[in-house]
Amino acid sequence: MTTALPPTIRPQDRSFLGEEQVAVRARLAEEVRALIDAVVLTDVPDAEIAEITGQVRALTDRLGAARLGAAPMADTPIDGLIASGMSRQLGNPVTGVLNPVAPPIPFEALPDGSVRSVFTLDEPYEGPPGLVHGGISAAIFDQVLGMTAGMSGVPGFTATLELRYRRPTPLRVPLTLKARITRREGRKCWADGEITTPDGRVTVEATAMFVTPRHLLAEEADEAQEQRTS
Ligand SMILES: CCCCCCCCCCCCCC(=O)SCCNC(=O)CCNC(=O)[C@H](O)C(C)(C)COP(=O)(O)OP(=O)(O)OC[C@H]1O[C@@H](n2cnc3c(N)ncnc32)[C@H](O)[C@@H]1OP(=O)(O)O
Repeated sequence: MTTALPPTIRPQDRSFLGEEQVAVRARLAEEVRALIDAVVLTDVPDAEIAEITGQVRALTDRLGAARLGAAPMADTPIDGLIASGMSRQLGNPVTGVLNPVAPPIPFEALPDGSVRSVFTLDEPYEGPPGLVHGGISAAIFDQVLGMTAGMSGVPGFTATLELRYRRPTPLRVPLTLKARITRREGRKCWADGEITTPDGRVTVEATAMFVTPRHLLAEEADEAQEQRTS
């Protein structure tokens, strides 16, 4: 029986962008990221804000004149991210270079199989005053630990994610997230990691378990069968 995912979520049904297309759109996303920061922090007069609001609406209409049905993928892995399917997911809210909501978080695979990610978060990611929002830390761990699991050969969905917030995580300083696989068992994979400040203090620790969904394995088996019979 075919257990195919809806077309909009199957990577093979997405639009794939070449390097230059990604670069052009990534520059747009970078500007919009700066715009988000400016919107959060602006103190220009209200009349000017009202005028700018109209201009932003007009830009939204121009961009929306031609729309894809789902976020595109990159033809090739993005610099600074590992060569996994997710590294090419351009609209991802944590790593997606085309998503202005994404910081975006880079991802570096180390020779020992662990990963490292160095990033700085500013005002749009604020939770308690001057500090990183706990849900933002959770999203970053979810993605980075998930990619670490994928890199180890067990790509999957998050089944569990537990965080321990040891100390407040500051905005506007370079943070380092390190992650590693601790256990693998069939289609289940466990990873853990921690975020540290430049002085080496751990602010958040996380442990997660990822499961390769049964329906994805079934879909892969269906595709292999189709290839054999065609
Ligand atoms: C592959 C695609 C992605 C590739 C990209 C790589 C990069 C990724 C980056 C990702 C970053 C972002 C990531 C995101 O944001 S992922 C988005 C957030 N997560 C989800 O939406 C997941 C929703 N849940 C499901 O889809 C299914 O329940 C899953 C797929 C998890 C399992 O449904 P499936 O029908 O396939 O499996 P099964 O029921 O036969 O169970 C199998 C085994 O697993 C054990 N179990 C299951 N659930 C739990 C649980 N909650 N706690 C403890 N254990 C659990 C279960 O007991 C059994 O163990 P055992 O009895 O065999 O011992």
